[in-house]
Amino acid sequence: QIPLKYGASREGKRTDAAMQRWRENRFGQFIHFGLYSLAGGHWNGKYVEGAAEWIKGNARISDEDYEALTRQFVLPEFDAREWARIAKEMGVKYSVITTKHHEGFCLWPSEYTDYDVSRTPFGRDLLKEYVDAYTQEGIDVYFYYSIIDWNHPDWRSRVETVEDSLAFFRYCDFMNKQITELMTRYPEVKGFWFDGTWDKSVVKFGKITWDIEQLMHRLNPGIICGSRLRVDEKGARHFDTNGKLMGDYEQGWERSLPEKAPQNDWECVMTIPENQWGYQADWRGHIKSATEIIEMLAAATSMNGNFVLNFGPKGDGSLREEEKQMARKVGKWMQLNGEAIYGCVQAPLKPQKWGYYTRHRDNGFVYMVVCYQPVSGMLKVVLPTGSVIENCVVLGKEGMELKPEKSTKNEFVIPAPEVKDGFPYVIRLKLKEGDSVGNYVAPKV
Ligand SMILES: Cc1ccc([C@@H]2N[C@@H](C)[C@@H](O)[C@H]2O)cc1
Repeated sequence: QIPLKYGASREGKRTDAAMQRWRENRFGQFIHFGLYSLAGGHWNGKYVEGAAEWIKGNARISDEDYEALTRQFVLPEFDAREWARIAKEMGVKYSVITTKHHEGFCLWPSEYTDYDVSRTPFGRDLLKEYVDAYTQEGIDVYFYYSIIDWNHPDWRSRVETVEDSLAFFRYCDFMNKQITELMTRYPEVKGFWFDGTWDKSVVKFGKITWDIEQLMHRLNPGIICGSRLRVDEKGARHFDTNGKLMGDYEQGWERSLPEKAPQNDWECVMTIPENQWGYQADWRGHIKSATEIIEMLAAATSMNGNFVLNFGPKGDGSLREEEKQMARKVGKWMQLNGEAIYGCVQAPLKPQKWGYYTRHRDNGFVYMVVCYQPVSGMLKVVLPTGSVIENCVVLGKEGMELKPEKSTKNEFVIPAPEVKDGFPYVIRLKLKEGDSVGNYVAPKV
């Protein structure tokens, strides 16, 4: 352990109510919306390779031509209440919106730049409308904020000269003012999702990220912030030089899931296409189905993690058809099976090949989210010795009780129900272990 001044400011999982709520939410939505949404991954009528929200660099667009997009920012179809209604229908409990992506354009009328909605024909405080609409639907709001800012004259990706450092520290002052502005104008915000902390300038001056963390906690002690913000004074990111997680959860799971449950709280953010966050009119490659998304959500829950699905609204402010379809299908599944996700954690049972176990924090049930139907038609369940399956039903088909058969001293097989709708199904187990029924706490396996 080497002494650090700007390493992890806290150790171990947070136990306060705000963080507990973040955990119980489990399922979230990401919204990537900005000037890049107007381009839709195309420039001069041509498809542009790469992530659509990076089109400025990918298509080598000049500052002047890119800035002209502000004049097209009209959003005739924008209705935050429609976005919120669809998020509610999908069953998300929180939503993260790009208040400012790397392009530097702000979705709120900032006092510290005019590169924001107030300079567009749309002209309204989009962020306020989003916060109000989602809060109305009971969905917690979180703000994505990019440290990288391609528009701001003082942003530096590296600091090599005195002039660079003067500019960079002016930029840090600008950032602190914007973060303060976001937390005071929109006090409903539950947390921040920082991005763009990999450049040499931030890695060299890790203390600026410590300062941001301190600033946020002074303004709202319950604020939640992932590990991607943080760099310690030795340049270590996410985990400080002593290997301690910085921030409240592991924020490194971008378009990927861990193989096994991390020790810390963690969150995966996922795109529907292979790698498009901002609106790309022409999705190419594999487009994930609702079934695949549900599998990932169940996998994340089974490993004590959160899962956030990205939407990239169109340049007119509407949501694309594929995303509305996704919301409908996933939402229908969540209506029936959400009790296996919301408020659930890893079940301390031996993982099986048919899918994922989850355990509800309070109701004592164990859930089997069956994603991979066995050809044998038999679902294997291994329980701690002496356990008894007292009740075993399929969610949505509670009347149809399944009959587990004991196959060895602590192994059961459950005849798999015939389910042909192309979605995972959930079996709810009520386990009796020795003398405690219901709030079953399996011993460590
Ligand atoms: C290499 C890389 C840089 C930035 C990103 C940003 N993080 C995601 C959450 C999106 O905002 C993407 O633009 C992704 C990959």
